[in-house]
Amino acid sequence: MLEAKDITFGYDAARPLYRGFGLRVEAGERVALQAPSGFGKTTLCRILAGYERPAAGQVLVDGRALPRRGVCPVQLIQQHPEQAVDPRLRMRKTLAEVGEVPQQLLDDLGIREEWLQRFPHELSGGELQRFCIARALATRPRYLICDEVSTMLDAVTQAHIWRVLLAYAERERAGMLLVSHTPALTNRIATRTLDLTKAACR
Ligand SMILES: Nc1ncnc2c1ncn2[C@@H]1O[C@H](COP(=O)(O)OP(=O)(O)OP(=O)(O)O)[C@@H](O)[C@H]1O
Repeated sequence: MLEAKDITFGYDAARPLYRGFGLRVEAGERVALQAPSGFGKTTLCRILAGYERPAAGQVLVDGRALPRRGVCPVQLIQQHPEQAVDPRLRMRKTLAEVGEVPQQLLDDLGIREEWLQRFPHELSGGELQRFCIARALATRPRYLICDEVSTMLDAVTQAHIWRVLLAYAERERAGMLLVSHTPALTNRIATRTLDLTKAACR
């Protein structure tokens, strides 16, 4: 189980976004996180994946704190893939950050061999997002945090990416927390919805 326990966090300590907040995501569950713009959804995604350290509280996977080093069992896929990669690295090297990435995974995501030689700015947003997903899934995460991962993409790419993410979650019984402003998408994907405005005290 992925658990956020008694989380207090604020960019400005005097005005926390959440106080003593908690959530649980079971293996195999897909939880849609809902709240108005600016409430703190992306911030919570970052906390759950260990990118931000809460002022108080803990993020636990099966009762254990997230590792400070090495591969994290909670992988975040972000809305803006260009912010998730080193612009100075060719895509082959970006993928190599997590070791060997299975060819099958690259094929499933439709990543072309010729793209591996390119730099991030030489790819479209959808192509780059496929690399970010490949890099995340290659680590075989127990939990996936999908923060508006397909918002900027056309319908075909969006469907393709979600097919791969859902297939992974089902095959590995991975838990998922997703943020999306498209109700049709969350209705189709989520097994449960969490309203952050009701769950988080400010
Ligand atoms: N690095 C930062 N430093 C200071 N304030 C920040 C930082 N990142 C986000 N914020 C602020 O924290 C609040 C929550 O932001 P966050 O991006 O988590 O909201 P959100 O619910 O994901 O919004 P949206 O739906 O618009 O993407 C906002 O008021 C935002 O301006």
